[in-house]
Amino acid sequence: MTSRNVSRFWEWGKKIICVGRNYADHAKELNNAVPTEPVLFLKTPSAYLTEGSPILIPKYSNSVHHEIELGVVIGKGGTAIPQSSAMQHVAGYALCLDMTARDVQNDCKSKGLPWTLAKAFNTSCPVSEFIPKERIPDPGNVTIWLKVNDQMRQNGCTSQMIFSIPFLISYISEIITLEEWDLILTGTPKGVSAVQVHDELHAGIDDVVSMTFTVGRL
Ligand SMILES: O=C([O-])CC(=O)C(=O)O
Ligand SMILES: [Mg+2]
Repeated sequence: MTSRNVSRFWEWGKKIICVGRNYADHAKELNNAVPTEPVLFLKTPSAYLTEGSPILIPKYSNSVHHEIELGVVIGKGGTAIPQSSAMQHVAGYALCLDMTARDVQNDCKSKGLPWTLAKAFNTSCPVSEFIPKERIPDPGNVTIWLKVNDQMRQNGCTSQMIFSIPFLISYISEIITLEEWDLILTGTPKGVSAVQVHDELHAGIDDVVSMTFTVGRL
């Protein structure tokens, strides 16, 4: 760990590695097969957004969906990290939104193109404050929830993940070396839906953390 303050991980972070279809109920609601290996894609650090600034729907999309996810902040880098020591590489967590231009993603899927425009646009990764590891003793068994304008839309338990956090750290680090401050988004449970300009998104992890974002348009 360097002397930089991990509580501002989004300022130093290099990679945002996202896992897709890690909850069977969400894979099914979008008519996707339940995966037998993790589905990975990337966002860039320019996607980070912290509370106080609005999520901006890009000009090229008419259907940006919320996806509430548990984020894992890496504290110690490594390559081919064994599952048995994977949790030693975790500094803590953040509640995250994987904002997704669903119309663009559907178009990319039908053309066999990558998801970058759908997933990595500016403001597509709103994050909560940093949550030190000690505050979530069992990250494989917490509830993540999201309300839009006070209506509950997503409410899932991380115990429903198909691939566990230690497995994901090990799997990803075989392919992509993990570095301090990298963030792993672990996938979303069911209930995704489109947001509208002026919506208020309020989300939390049990009683550990909550965050609020509003929606605007570019
Ligand atoms: O776009 C998708 O549905 C894949 C994904 O990110 C997720 O499952 O969290
Ligand atoms: Mg996602």
